Amino acid sequence: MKHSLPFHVVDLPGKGKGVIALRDIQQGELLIREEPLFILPTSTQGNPSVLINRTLAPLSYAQRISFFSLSFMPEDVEGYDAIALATLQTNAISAADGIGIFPTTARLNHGCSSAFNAVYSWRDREQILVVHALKAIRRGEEILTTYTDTKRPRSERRSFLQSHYHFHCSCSVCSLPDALSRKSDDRLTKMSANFQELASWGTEAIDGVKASEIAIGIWHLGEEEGYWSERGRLAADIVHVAAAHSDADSVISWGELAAEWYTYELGSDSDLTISVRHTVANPDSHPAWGTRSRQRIKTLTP
Ligand SMILES: C[S@@+](CC[C@H](N)C(=O)[O-])C[C@H]1O[C@@H](n2cnc3c(N)ncnc32)[C@H](O)[C@@H]1O
Repeated sequence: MKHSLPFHVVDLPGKGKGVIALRDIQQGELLIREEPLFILPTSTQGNPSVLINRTLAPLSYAQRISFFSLSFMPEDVEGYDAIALATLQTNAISAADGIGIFPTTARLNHGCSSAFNAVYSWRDREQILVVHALKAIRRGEEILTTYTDTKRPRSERRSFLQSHYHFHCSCSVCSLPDALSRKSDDRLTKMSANFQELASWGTEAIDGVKASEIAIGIWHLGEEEGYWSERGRLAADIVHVAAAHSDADSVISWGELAAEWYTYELGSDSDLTISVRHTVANPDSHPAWGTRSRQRIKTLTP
């Protein structure tokens, strides 16, 4: 049976092309599974145009058409080399040890914080990019991903997107009235600071209980903001903390959350989802088990 895509690519005023859902899409659905047209190393010495030309040379005619039909910014760039470079900069995605071009995923426009509803992830073992619906998406809605860490204030997000992608972001979060925008900025800045503090468990600057309290705080801020990305990793981090402090109940509780949110963001068949499911079934098999003093780690649902 032929599988038809749940979206189509259309022209969108002020955005070039974009991707619109053709039917209601469920949270966690696989939207795109795509091989790279090519992958380039991130750090290169010498002239980038030489490297791009060397990369494009072995591509078939159809593959080259696919690359050069992608959009590029700024629009007034002229000349083959400059257009190739701008096309790469506008569309490349981190993949493997470098950056890759994925022609279907490249049509996804950007949204900040609560505005993006799809997440892409590179699978090293399969050498493939997958895109999943982070949220349920209604028919007719635009499918948006995020180009950057948007846990920062609107002014910073906008200036990054302007300088790197040459557009002024007017997503639903950037378009909030000032008072609401300030509240959103406060939440996002706090989430970011809390993630940093959480990382200090690694150097024993905070204990496991404090780490779990911070994670619960981040979760609630994310709920208020509508920022659901990174929940799988957040929960998996507390699985690690709980295992280190030998708290099996907490490993299971956070592990079930991690499996659920990894499934939405990365797919039920991703390595991280499979690994955390294994930990839920065998808490003391976690490599960090018992490496810190015993503690009762807090859970999201008591
Ligand atoms: C990876 S491409 C996305 C697809 C592109 N719109 C197209 O026509 O192929 C990135 C470029 O799309 C445009 N873009 C992405 N998100 C946007 C947004 N939220 N608002 C306006 N333009 C956006 C910018 O020009 C950006 O440099």
